Amino acid sequence: MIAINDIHKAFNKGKANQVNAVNGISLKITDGEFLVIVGSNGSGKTTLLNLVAGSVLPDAGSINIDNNNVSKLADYRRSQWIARVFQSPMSGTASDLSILDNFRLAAIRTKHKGLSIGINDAFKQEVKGKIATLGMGLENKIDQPMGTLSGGQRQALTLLMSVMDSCKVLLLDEPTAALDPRSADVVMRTADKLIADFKLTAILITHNLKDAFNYGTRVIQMSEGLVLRDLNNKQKSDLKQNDLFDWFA
Ligand SMILES: Nc1ncnc2c1ncn2[C@@H]1O[C@H](COP(=O)(O)OP(=O)(O)OP(=O)(O)O)[C@@H](O)[C@H]1O
Repeated sequence: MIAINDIHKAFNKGKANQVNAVNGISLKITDGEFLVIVGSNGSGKTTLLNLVAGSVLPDAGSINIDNNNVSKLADYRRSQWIARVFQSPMSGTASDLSILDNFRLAAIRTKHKGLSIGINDAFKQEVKGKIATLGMGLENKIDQPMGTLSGGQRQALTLLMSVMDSCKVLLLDEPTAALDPRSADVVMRTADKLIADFKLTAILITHNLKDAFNYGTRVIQMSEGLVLRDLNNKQKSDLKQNDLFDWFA
């Protein structure tokens, strides 16, 4: 459970150009929930995600993850709970290293779910098996440098690496924004499958209203640093796709 309690974050505090990016938000995100956040540019979505991740610290309010008050913890100290995938496929992996070596690094960095650490053939076979579940044929390219892959392939592998961590929470900040529609589709389906398989609690920020409609078990709309709408799974499944577009009319 992620419990966000009356969280506030302002930038340029006390100056003429002060922005109240997050303006008193309270949310409880239960285990296994897949929350989608939509909202206009500048409505505070990324700041809220940064507050959960710890890359931005709040001015007031608190954030608890599994009853641990993490409000003042830096992001690297929250990584035991949280994995994050960014917009750019270039983030999170080393371009010059092979796919296999990227998995080795990831396995050394943290304790991976269902993946032993090693340089032997058994490790290689394990990685191949995990990658095969993506259905992209990348298991035959594990000696290829990461930098030679397409953005979509790379983003799918980044997702896989991050969720194999011991994390319980996956933060997705517009993970498909830089991808063509077909790759974006593969990455979203991969994310959805991995969230279900690893029973993760997930938060997705997206400007793609089709994705907001198709994925997730709850959707919120942010506006001016506040939550304007908050729909549970039942209310979300009763939505028609056009309803989401109408929110922005
Ligand atoms: N580091 C910062 N310094 C100053 N202002 C900031 C900073 N980060 C965010 N802001 C401001 O806070 C407000 C909310 O920004 P945020 O990035 O959270 O919005 P967003 O909803 O994610 O927008 P977008 O959809 O464009 O990514 C904006 O007005 C933004 O300019």
